[in-house]
Amino acid sequence: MLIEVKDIINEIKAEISSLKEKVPYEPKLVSLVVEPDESTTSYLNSQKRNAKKYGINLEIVESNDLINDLRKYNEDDDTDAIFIARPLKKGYTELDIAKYINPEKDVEGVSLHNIGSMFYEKELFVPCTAEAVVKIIEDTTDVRGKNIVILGRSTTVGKPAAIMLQRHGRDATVTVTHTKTNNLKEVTKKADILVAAIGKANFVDRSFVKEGMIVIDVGINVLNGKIVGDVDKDISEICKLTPVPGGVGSVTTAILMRNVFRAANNKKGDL
Ligand SMILES: NC(=O)C1=CN([C@@H]2O[C@H](COP(=O)(O)OP(=O)(O)OC[C@H]3O[C@@H](n4cnc5c(N)ncnc54)[C@H](OP(=O)(O)O)[C@@H]3O)[C@@H](O)[C@H]2O)C=CC1
Ligand SMILES: Nc1nc(=O)c2c([nH]1)NC[C@@H]1CN(c3ccc(C(=O)N[C@@H](CCC(=O)O)C(=O)O)cc3)C=[N+]21
Repeated sequence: MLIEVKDIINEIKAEISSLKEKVPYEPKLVSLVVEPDESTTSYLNSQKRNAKKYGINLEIVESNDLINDLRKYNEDDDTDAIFIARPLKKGYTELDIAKYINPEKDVEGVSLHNIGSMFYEKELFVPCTAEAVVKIIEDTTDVRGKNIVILGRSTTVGKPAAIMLQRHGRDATVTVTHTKTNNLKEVTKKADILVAAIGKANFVDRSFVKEGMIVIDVGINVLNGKIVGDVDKDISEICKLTPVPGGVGSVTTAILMRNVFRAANNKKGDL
């Protein structure tokens, strides 16, 4: 069975509409791109479509000098929000971004300030995909006490999702797996909820799951020109599965758009 995300997107749309009333201009999002892969291109397409839909002034910048560009847009009063696409080029680390990006414009919640705040259970801006995963799980089932296994430990998905799901008030029991995890399938089959965020097309098949499991497919892979997830669609015959496209990705983009309006509204408060 496929998990529907339209209610979640409608909730996010409603918040954007109320924020739009307080932000009397088209907020500006700068998306810095260093080394676009196919999934980044897919995200930028989604950002373009949604920026037009919600009335956001999106500028996509191919950046050859990331730190200087960050400094420039950090200080540019007309820029309300900054997004830096991963993967990064060699020579740059995610820690560089975390240190240099202005936390008030950090609409993906990757700065030391916002990540640190999330760690202490105060969620300001948090990585949009991690928030999308949490929202979908909370909309699908009661999280408290559930065994959640996350495939992947990246800084924008696996790691933040794990921290957010075990936070007081959500109270899941979280296992994070990666390429060095032993007996992966034994671990995944113990889950009530499985989150796949590894970047390997159709990697998760029936041998990883058991009947009735909730499976959140974060993967965005291009296979023979089509977008597919990390999970084989067939498992929707025995599990509840988020679709790709039309699942986590569409919620992620809506959250990013909402965060742009939040950043503009917060800034207005400074005026
Ligand atoms: N839908 C959306 O909104 C978004 C989708 N994505 C997609 O999600 C996927 C993951 O992206 P991202 O989080 O950036 O991932 P990264 O490529 O940064 O990291 C992949 C993670 O998966 C782990 N991994 C890889 N292979 C295996 C395996 N066989 N078993 C267990 N773990 C494995 C890696 O382990 P190790 O650490 O040991 O290398 C690593 O932690 C990609 O397809 C990406 O396009 C990403 C962001 C948002
Ligand atoms: N710092 C950073 N953060 C990210 O979150 C990030 C990133 N870098 N690099 C690339 C990946 C990939 N990613 C996608 C998010 C949404 C869609 C999305 O909206 N997909 C639509 C389909 C889009 C289409 O049709 O092209 C859907 O799934 O319904 C796609 C891809 C975020 N990423």
